[in-house]
Amino acid sequence: MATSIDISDLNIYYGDFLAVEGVDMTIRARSVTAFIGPSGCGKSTFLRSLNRMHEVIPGARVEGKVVVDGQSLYDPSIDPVAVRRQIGMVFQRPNPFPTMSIYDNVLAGNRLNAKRMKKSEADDIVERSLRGANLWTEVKDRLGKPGMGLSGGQQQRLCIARAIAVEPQVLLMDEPCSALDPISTAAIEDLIHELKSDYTIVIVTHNMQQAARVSDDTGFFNLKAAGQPGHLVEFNATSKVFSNPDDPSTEAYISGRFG
Ligand SMILES: Nc1ncnc2c1ncn2[C@@H]1O[C@H](COP(=O)(O)OP(=O)(O)OP(=O)(O)O)[C@@H](O)[C@H]1O
Repeated sequence: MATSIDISDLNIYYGDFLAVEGVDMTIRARSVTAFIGPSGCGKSTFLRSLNRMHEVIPGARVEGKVVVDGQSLYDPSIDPVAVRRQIGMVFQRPNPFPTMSIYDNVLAGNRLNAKRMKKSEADDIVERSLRGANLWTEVKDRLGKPGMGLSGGQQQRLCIARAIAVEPQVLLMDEPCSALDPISTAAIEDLIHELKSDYTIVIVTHNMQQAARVSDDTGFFNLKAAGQPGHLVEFNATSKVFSNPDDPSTEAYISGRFG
């Protein structure tokens, strides 16, 4: 199910503004890839270009190629809605649907797909997804209660359950722990570790220790100068990036000398 992503010569624009320039990278299947770099260097923009979420902003566009499972995502024949189903996303702030129960939150994506489901099939998806997100035992006795009644960390795991309920190939996570306390953060990090046996995971994080803990590969993005586009400085195994990076600016960033 999981798949690699090949990105070549990708330029990402907001109108006339070139936000990210010339990215080449291969994201490996069944691995965790982290993007790090100073604020404004284009990590989130790049992440959103991987499931065609970038273009929902008026005037936003890309040049170059993103190939998933042999399919070029930006080919005119490709339906962006189908891409977003195949490549799910988890955001910085947990965003369960406030009026829906835990049960209905998990199924929200499946129901958008407009397939009618038997109750037993829906029950199975809810249990499998909540187990997959390490939330089942905490919520199994209150599935009919509102998702908003959960703690922040539980809400984020509910959002991960919702994302995996549609059986995507890739999970994109944009600073998924930045609104969480250390215990909830540890729970999400453990979960990321477990999920990578089934999914290709890409995570943006400001937390260097988190990148070092959870990822197999790390991409360091930077700006050449203020107002210049962001670019990928270095993409390597995480162990190398954090012990013996190729580029002096990577070393400076991870040792806290800028950013
Ligand atoms: N909706 C938008 N319209 C125009 N420009 C935008 C938009 N969103 C982001 N940008 C610009 O694109 C550049 C990259 O922003 P992006 O949010 O991707 O960086 P980032 O590395 O994720 O930053 P942070 O770490 O602060 O979240 C910045 O110059 C930003 O101002």
